[in-house]
Amino acid sequence: MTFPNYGQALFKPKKQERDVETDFNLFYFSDFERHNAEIAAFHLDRILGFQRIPPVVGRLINASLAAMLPDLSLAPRRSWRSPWRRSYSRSKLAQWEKDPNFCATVKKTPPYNKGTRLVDLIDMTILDFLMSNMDRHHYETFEKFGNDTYLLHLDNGRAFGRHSQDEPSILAPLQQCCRIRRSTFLRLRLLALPQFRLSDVMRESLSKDPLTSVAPLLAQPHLSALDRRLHTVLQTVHHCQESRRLAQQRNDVIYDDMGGYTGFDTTTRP
Ligand SMILES: Nc1ncnc2c1ncn2[C@@H]1O[C@H](COP(=O)(O)OP(=O)(O)OP(=O)(O)O)[C@@H](O)[C@H]1O
Ligand SMILES: [Mn+2]
Repeated sequence: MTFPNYGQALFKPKKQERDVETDFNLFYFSDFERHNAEIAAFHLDRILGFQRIPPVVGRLINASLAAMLPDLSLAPRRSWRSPWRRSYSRSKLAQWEKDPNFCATVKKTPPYNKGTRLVDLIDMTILDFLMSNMDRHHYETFEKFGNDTYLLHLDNGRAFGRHSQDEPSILAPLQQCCRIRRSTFLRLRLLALPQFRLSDVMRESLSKDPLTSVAPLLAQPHLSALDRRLHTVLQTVHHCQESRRLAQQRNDVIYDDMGGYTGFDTTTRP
């Protein structure tokens, strides 16, 4: 959408009511894009401390407007295929679904073999699991920064489709690689405490969107699902640490991106 002052925004209209749940039998690729999912994803990404989704706001026309990134001629972007992308065929499994050691291969493959790319991808996985987004076949980065950069979490319209069920396969990168940024882990633990409960922080954050005056951006069952899924993420990290400990393997589950900062206790009690 282009405005009279030449500003632009990415518009997604409202296509379904907020209390509609995606039919379990629907092939995920045919799911609707949801305007409230784009808004809620932006708030969740901020609450998780990632800040990797361009601002998205609701408007009284019942749609989401995403701040437009700089034009591609000014800031070219690179699109990357996710190693954990889903097979787009009902009968064929993807490599990561067949090979339990899939992550060992990814860890050796550029750009995942260096820097923070793998833990960045796992951050994105956690965001997607919490909001149950199965539509992350690709992600983008700004070309200018090469491989040493963050991932843009664009296109969240298929998130928040189901609240009564979780989709464990979205967490496969965390489960298979057993690695998580320490900053992410600490943030998740904070959001599991009663005084900072993720669903409460999300409700409060979303109440600042203009569309809240029409209806809450996320219905309560979707908010409750966030708390349940957060618990699953923390359990997954806990299992990773336990299995490393039992196998007496090097415990490299927590990727310390905080320079050994000791302000917090780093045990993994979920
Ligand atoms: N905030 C943004 N600013 C600029 N470009 C964007 C922004 N968000 C997404 N895009 C670009 O626009 C393209 C389409 O966006 P998006 O995927 O959200 O729409 P869509 O209708 O879901 O399309 P698709 O069916 O291809 O997934 C993306 O591939 C991305 O490169
Ligand atoms: Mn899309």
